Amino acid sequence: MTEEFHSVEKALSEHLPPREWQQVQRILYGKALKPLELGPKIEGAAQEQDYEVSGYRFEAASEQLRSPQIVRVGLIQNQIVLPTTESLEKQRSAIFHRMGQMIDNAGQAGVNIVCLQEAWTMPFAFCTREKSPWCEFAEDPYDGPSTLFLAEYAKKYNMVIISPILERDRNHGEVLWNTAVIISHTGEVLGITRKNHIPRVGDFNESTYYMESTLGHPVFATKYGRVAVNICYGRHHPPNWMMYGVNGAEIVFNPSATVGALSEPMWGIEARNAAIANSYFTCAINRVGTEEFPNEFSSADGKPAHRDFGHFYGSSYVAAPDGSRTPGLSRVKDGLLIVEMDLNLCRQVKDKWGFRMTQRLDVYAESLTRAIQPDFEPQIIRGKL
Ligand SMILES: NC(=O)NCCC(=O)O
Repeated sequence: MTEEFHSVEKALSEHLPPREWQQVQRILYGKALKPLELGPKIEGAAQEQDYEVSGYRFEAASEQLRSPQIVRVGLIQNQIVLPTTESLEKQRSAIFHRMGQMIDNAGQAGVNIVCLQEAWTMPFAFCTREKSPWCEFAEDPYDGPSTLFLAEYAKKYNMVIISPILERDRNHGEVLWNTAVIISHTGEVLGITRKNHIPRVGDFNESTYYMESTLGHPVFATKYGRVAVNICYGRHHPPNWMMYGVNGAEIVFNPSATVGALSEPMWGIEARNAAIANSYFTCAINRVGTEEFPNEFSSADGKPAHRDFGHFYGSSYVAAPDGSRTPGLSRVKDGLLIVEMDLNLCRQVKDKWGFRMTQRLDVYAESLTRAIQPDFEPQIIRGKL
């Protein structure tokens, strides 16, 4: 039943009278966004290839001394294409083909930065705890098949591509990491960043496969702005978001893979709150569909063994530093969300709200330094009970 529920926005717009819907939108989504006209070619290609495409525009006030810094970002959410029982080669090629179609359309629509979902080259097989065959999807971030594939699109469209993959680290004992590769508009790899927080919840058995990043919170100065990537579960950790802001990010992408039963009520809050708290844009991307695996696995909760993770609910969206946000893409369908944003909004919101000025990093740095000492005692003042 929930699998067929398209989106909160569709349900509200269909069932509320227009005047109420307008007020609900104002309160739930912030400042009304203008639609981005994508034109019949882009919309036609999406329809023909059976995915949703939608476009929105975040505007900023005009300034006297700075020109607008307009950037178009594209978020892609997708299902795996073939069953997980097919050969790895076929599964991967089919996903590459699908991404090629969607990135082509994004390129035609003038997108400057595109971000794919977490571990986009493969099914999200980490629920199974099986090493074979799934670890075979891991690849070198500099010259592995997905980077070589995407580099061509980056060059063709002068586009930065953020490619979250399962990495095989050839310089450090061939260990695995959960990594995002930042491919510059020239097709070269600008750098990599890795997942900082590895889940140990539900069937997200990722700690069986890879460890927490040791790379910190890098921000990449691209042709189109300063970008960072907070991979999936890192969105539950406000200090993780904060550090990308401290390092100067203007857009933070959150490529994810998460399921309805676990996290759906949190989804619309976390990346949006991060945009507000850190005065940058956030782009939350979730995969779609239900992926079934050949062998049963258990969740160690006394319930029957099963073959799937549950439903990945899509709902990708973009949030702005002023708290406004786009509607989400569908919960059930592949989608391309194209958003034009003026990065000048970041500084304008900093000046208005002063969240950076009032942040008190010094106080937290000192308190946290104390909190991690073995002899730390929480600062609790106890009254008579
Ligand atoms: N991929 C991933 O880290 N998922 C964990 C579950 C969640 O964060 O909602």
